[in-house]
Amino acid sequence: MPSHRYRPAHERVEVPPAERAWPARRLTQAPLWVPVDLRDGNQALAEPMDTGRKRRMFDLLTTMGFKEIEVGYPSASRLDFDFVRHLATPGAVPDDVSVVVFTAARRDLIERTFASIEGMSRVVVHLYTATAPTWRDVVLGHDRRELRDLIRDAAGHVARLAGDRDIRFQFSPEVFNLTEPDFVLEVCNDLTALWDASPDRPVIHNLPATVEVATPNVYADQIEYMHRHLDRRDAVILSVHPHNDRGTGVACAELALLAGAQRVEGCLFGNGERTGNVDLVTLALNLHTQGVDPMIDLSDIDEVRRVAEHCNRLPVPERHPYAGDLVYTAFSGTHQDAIGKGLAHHAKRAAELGVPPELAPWDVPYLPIDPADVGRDYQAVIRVNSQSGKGGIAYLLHTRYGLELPRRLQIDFSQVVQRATDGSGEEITAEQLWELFRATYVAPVERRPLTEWSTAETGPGVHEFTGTLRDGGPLRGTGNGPLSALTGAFAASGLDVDILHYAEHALDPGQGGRAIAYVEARVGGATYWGAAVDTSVLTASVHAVLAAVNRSL
Ligand SMILES: CC(=O)SCCNC(=O)CCNC(=O)[C@H](O)C(C)(C)COP(=O)(O)OP(=O)(O)OC[C@H]1O[C@@H](n2cnc3c(N)ncnc32)[C@H](O)[C@@H]1OP(=O)(O)O
Ligand SMILES: CC(C)C(=O)C(=O)O
Repeated sequence: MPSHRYRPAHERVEVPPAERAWPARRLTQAPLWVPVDLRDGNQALAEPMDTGRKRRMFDLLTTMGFKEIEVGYPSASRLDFDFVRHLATPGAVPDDVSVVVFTAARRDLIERTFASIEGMSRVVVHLYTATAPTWRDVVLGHDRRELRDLIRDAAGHVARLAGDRDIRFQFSPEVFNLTEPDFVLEVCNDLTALWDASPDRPVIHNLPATVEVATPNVYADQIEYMHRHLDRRDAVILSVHPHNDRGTGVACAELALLAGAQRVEGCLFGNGERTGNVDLVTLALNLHTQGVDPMIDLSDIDEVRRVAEHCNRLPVPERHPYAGDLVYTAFSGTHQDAIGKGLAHHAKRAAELGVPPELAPWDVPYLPIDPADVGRDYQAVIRVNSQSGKGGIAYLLHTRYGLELPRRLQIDFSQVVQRATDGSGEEITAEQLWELFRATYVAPVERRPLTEWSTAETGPGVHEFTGTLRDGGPLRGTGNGPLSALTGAFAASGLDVDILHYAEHALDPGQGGRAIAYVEARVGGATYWGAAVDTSVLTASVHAVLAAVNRSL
């Protein structure tokens, strides 16, 4: 790897003098959110959204509760222009939502942008220019003074075209994170003055990490410096726009908020240029996990995901935080065991507090949030494969079929499952587990069934069992209960059967429902489990003993 070709961040990024309060701060409220899916997200798609998909994304964003939405780069394409014109039609934008339109600092593009918003109210015009040295030298061909003049000229043009309309202004020094801090201050302060920002008509200064190049603490220092030094701070909304080139876009946004940022631009599920814009879904749900209302509705995360996947034509990966198919699922044995115990403890605690489980405080191992908060059920929480243990297996059989396997039967059955999954290498579903359980512990009763049988209490505490085993002849014995009479009958026929453990419970609630009996029996020196289901508890018990005995054959 030719690593020597790259310079470390501390040589590329001019970090301002450290005045650092952010490490000790806490996030206590949601920022202003601005989804840029229809602009930054859209410009990064191989097939940009058509009008139908744009409208669907816009509707999703308003339904989720976003109040400021960047809707496009209207001077870039006919499609973007027409979409903004569509939003200009009466009723197309909810009354409490502002739209943001994006433009480069070029007079012709600015004029086209204003043509697109003709007749609209509650609009933000967002002007941008790259300001970092490499962009100045290599891309734009302007020194600092020329670029500052160019930006002032463009901003003045924006102000003239806006006149006294209900339009707010936003400026982004693109690649802020690689720009000299004093130059950013010069340029931003120029515009604060030129646009005559005031607390009731603030300007938005949006400071992007256009390409993420350093650890998130560096971005936080840069943001805190701006927060402390921007002119008319109460007339400025300090916004951030992280990208995710180092995979730390979310961390950058969170630390920037600690450092004084008030507004965050990003995309759903982190779509956007290259590795994406910062992911607003993760940011919002990270706040949720801290007990802070994110002010965004993610209660049906799968619907949000479906619409985003449809509009972007990009899948959300299985491991995506909060939204991926696998993120509430445990395959590994010890995790399953802990989750199963945690969920049972949660249900008990909710009952003690007298509140529904979905309102009780959440503290379940391995699950940072209750999947129900985002509209997921518990079906996928535990899935079984060769990495799983008894806890997960028992959990699935319990939640799907109501079985309450005794602990030693859990251990016995997990070895059966292990052999099956080791053999196939595949996941095993709850249905397949039940089938395997039935075949292993219940079905053996059929190998040598009782063709007829009865028990009777022949005296106080004396029970008699009589029956006929197919291919096994008659059985007759006595004991102090029906099952000990049955083992007595086996003893009389020459087979030692000891019942080591017995358990039964109702399977279907209500009268006349089925019961399941579990029996652990020592037969001829070895131990076998059997189980049986019947509407009669006695029949289930007798069949469970017989199943265990037959397994020994
Ligand atoms: C970080 C970001 O996301 S910034 C947003 C990027 N988004 C997009 O580019 C999507 C939409 N863009 C477009 O459709 C086109 O690029 C247009 C319509 C805006 C401009 O198209 P063109 O005039 O053909 O120029 P082109 O696409 O080649 O862009 C390069 C030109 O823009 C100039 N430019 C780049 N940034 C800016 C800026 N902020 N302000 C003014 N000019 C700029 C470059 O210097 C270059 O000019 P040059 O041709 O004189 O050297
Ligand atoms: C210009 C801004 C807002 C941007 O999209 C970026 O820098 O990534």
